[in-house]
Amino acid sequence: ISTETTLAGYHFDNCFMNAAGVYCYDAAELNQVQASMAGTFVTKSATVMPRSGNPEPRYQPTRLGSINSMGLPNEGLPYYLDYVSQQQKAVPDKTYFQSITGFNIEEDEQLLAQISASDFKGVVELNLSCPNVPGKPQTGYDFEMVERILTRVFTVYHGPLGVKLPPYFDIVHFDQMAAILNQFPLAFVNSVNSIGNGLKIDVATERVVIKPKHGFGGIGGDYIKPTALANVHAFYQRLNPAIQIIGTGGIKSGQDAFEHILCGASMVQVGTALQKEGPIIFERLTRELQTSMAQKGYTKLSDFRGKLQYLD
Ligand SMILES: O=C(O)c1[nH]c(=O)[nH]c(=O)c1Cl
Repeated sequence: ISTETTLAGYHFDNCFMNAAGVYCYDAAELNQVQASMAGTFVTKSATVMPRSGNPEPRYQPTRLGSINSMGLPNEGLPYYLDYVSQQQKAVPDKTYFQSITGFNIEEDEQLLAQISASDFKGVVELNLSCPNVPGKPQTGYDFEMVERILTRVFTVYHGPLGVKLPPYFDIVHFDQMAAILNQFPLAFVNSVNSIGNGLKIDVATERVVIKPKHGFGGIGGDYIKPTALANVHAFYQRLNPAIQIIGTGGIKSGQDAFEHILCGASMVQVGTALQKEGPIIFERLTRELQTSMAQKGYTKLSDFRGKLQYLD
């Protein structure tokens, strides 16, 4: 029973990987995902300049998931390009993901130019959905801006590239975003990023649990799985089949991954549960997914990918 997959024309021995932001800040963390059963890794979203991010505490696990307002802390794109370049030489038969995010179109172009000028041979994940930089709106909710960014991006960059989207909650928004995304030769769409600006409260102290933004932060974990599955399936139904789907959100078991793939995902990313359990989680997730598949007589992901049935 195989959990291998293909994305952007590349083969991956396993369909599981980390979600950007989790276990991918530096070489110490990335080495652990690289050494795990994950099929590959994606780096922390890189910006033009290194960033220290928001004041701590800025991440809190909760009983059902997590809340974070990291504020895009990262070592800057050159750091990650160097790391990936090393991994391309050390473990050449794997393809890696570089996440990037600019604060405007010019920065997006600058980041992509840096990637083009490097020996990077992997897949770019353009993050359009960071909810935690005060004053920076989530680009993914500004449809005209998304269209302008993608028009510029595909004019200047010609390697495999996908976008990380925020969750949408309105059928008309799925229609409108899909109409925009279908205009571009995207390798994939990754749904979903955290549900932005949630609030977790410590009732004993009557205080919020993270410092930035009066305690407002992106929500991950069990809370977001129904929304994640809906976004994966909505785009799977609407997008040109050449644009694959990466499913992210609420995956903490093999069954959760099965559900994302049934909704149409070709790759699944793990955030909150990876943060809690560490990269060893990929062994359990892979085993559990294989068990779910075996119980249903499936031997490969394409046996059931996108085959969610309706009641009509
Ligand atoms: O605060 C963050 O760094 C962050 N946190 C998230 O939950 N999603 C993102 O895309 C980013 Cl960039």
